[in-house]
Amino acid sequence: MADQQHSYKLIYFNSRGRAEHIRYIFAFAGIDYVDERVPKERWPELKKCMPYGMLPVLEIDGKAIAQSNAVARYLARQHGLAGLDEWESMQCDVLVDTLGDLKQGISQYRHEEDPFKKEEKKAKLWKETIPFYLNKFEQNVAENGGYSVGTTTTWTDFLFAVALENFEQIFGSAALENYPALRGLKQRVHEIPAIAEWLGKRPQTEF
Ligand SMILES: N[C@@H](CCC(=O)N[C@@H](CS)C(=O)NCC(=O)O)C(=O)O
Repeated sequence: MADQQHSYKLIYFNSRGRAEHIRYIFAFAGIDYVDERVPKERWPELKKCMPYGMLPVLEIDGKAIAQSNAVARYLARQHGLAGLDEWESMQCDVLVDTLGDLKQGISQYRHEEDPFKKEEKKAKLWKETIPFYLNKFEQNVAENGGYSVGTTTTWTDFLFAVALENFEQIFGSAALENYPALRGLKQRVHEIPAIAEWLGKRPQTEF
């Protein structure tokens, strides 16, 4: 473990969800933390104590900090995962927010209950939204030689690796067939020794 000055408790549900890229950062940086997974039945009570009534929350020396990407960005900056300069750090933020836009579209499709509207949303995703974003991401990663930003590993790579794993799980493993650079990015992240170790021991959850 790294020589660390703070104590960390990451509070989330028993899933990868919005916390997994933070767990990757902790693994990569060798930071010791408590990975607290709140059972659903405890949530209504605990919700009242959380800064904005949602998870994940990171407790840093007992102080509760909300918002997954604010937490990830903070940790990434401290551990050399936010690019080589302010420009790259901004590029990380641009990709994180853009990936968020795509994930929102996919989430709306997944949570649609009307079967007709669900099919409509799926068709639009596959015809327009997914190729629009993935082609741009693919080109960007190919130009950067396998990195989402610059020439070094960033927290954005971790967010992509997590999102692409979910993407293949939702749409099937052939879904990334036309995106070799994105598949390569995911594989490279998964092969980083500290991440591979985390993948081997993390709790198995649906998402
Ligand atoms: N923008 C927030 C969103 C957090 C969020 O939507 N959390 C969900 C789980 S992924 C949650 O806490 N749901 C339970 C609830 O709202 O009661 C973040 O990224 O941290």
